[in-house]
Amino acid sequence: MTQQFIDGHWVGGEGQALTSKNPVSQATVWQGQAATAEQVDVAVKSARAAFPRWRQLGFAQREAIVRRFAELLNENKAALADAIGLETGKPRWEALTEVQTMIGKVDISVKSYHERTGEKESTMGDAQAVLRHRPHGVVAVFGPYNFPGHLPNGHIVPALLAGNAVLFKPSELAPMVAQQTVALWEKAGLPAGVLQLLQGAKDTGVALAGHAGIDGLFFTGSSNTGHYLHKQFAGQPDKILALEMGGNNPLIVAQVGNIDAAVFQTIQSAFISAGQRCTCARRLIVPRTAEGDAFLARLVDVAARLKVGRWDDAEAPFMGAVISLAAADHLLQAQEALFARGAKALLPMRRLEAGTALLSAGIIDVSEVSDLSDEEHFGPLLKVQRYQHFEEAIALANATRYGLAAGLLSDNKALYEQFWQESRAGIVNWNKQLTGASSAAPFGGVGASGNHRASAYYAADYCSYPVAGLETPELALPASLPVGLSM
Ligand SMILES: NC(=O)C1=CN([C@@H]2O[C@H](COP(=O)(O)OP(=O)(O)OC[C@H]3O[C@@H](n4cnc5c(N)ncnc54)[C@H](O)[C@@H]3O)[C@@H](O)[C@H]2O)C=CC1
Ligand SMILES: O=C(O)CCC(=O)N[C@@H](CCC(=O)O)C(=O)O
Repeated sequence: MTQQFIDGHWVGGEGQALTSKNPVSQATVWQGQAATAEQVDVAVKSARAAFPRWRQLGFAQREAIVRRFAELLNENKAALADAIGLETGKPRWEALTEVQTMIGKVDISVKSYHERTGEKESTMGDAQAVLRHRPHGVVAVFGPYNFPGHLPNGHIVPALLAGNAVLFKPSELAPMVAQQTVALWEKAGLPAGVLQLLQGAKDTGVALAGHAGIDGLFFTGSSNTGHYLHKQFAGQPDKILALEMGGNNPLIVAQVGNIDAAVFQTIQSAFISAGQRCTCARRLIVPRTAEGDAFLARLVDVAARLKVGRWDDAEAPFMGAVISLAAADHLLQAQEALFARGAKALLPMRRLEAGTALLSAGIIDVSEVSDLSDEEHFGPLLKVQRYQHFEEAIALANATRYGLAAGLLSDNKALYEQFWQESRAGIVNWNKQLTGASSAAPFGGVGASGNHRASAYYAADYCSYPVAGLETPELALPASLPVGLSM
């Protein structure tokens, strides 16, 4: 069994058994064993040894290898998309867009490396003021399951370009995608030890995050895990921690003329990827008016007809299954708990086939739930909150500890200006879906959604540190000496 990539070799894990299953058929797609703390230790030491050579190689040579990886992704697009579809249940069309986004990440990261962390020089008196950036050293990357290729890639590509050695701990729910991706990195010619793959669940993550030999950790995942890591890193100001976490994202509807357009943007916000995007709209804030009723009726009508299916169905579905039976059970239980506390079903989320993680789109009105918990339900469940006045809508939107994405659907520009001023989120959209954030823009949230280390275009910022200097080749006395100093 060769699922770990340690020190340039594919080796078996020596820890707990790990299995990854297709979320619909429940067929095993990957089997292996987790990396133990001892294997993590070997990998960290190997990365430490590899780091100085990788840093000294220079940007141009690192860029050439990263660009070769992009070529290999392109050549293996169909195979990697199939792995994503098979392992996560994501429809093939969407898995292909994920691989395309991974390819696009390379150009964007090269541009951002130069723009955000490039070199600058200016004359300062008889010397040159210089600004350069240096890599941190050895960094860990933890990935989530919802974009098992693209999201870890969003940390790995800029980290490698900047000259770091990387230890990648993928989601235990998508080990096959990680393995195939790292095999392409190996083929691209990365020197041994520069990128290592440590498969495993929480125990492997704990061992890696707590290892004294790492200089930082770049995390994309749930807010709970991110908060846990933040506590674990407390008191270590020498280490860099970048946290991209979840959200409880609000989408307000106010004064819309084109109801179908508003319904389209809402569907794209709430149900794309079966609701498994951190940017998905979780709460839909709708006026208590006849216009609000008409909008909701149309939304329910369209959502009820969304095609849900297997990743490789000949007639492509809009959305696939959620990641696992456990995730589907959890979502259905969460919906039941909300019904028990007064939520009303507008379109109840249902399991479409027994024994599978295929869920239909759900829309429930939670306006009368008194102590609505501020929880991210990571699936196709949209909660509706009705409001009387726009101020109330903004207050509802901001009533969350998270702050990832927020949006307004409205024809009224003044309302948007007010919303933009008062909303608290790292992504604020007007008449556009909340999902599908651009890799060419910074990506991150405030509050419980992140720790002010935005990713995507700004990922370069956390992959290196600035070094400012004053330099001159000539060691000479200044033209005039300071007052009180004679030589
Ligand atoms: N803001 C963002 O950019 C994004 C955030 N997410 C969030 O990710 C979540 C879904 O992904 P999941 O895979 O469920 O996240 P998760 O937090 O369960 O897992 C993420 C990674 O952390 C590891 N891990 C879990 N517990 C750990 C611990 N105690 N110590 C060390 N490592 C640990 C996991 O094995 C995995 O590799 C959602 O909450 C979603 O909102 C997902 C995509 C993007
Ligand atoms: O990371 C990037 O390059 C851009 C941000 C991005 O891809 N966002 C996607 C994924 C959201 C998620 O991670 O769940 C989006 O906004 O749809």
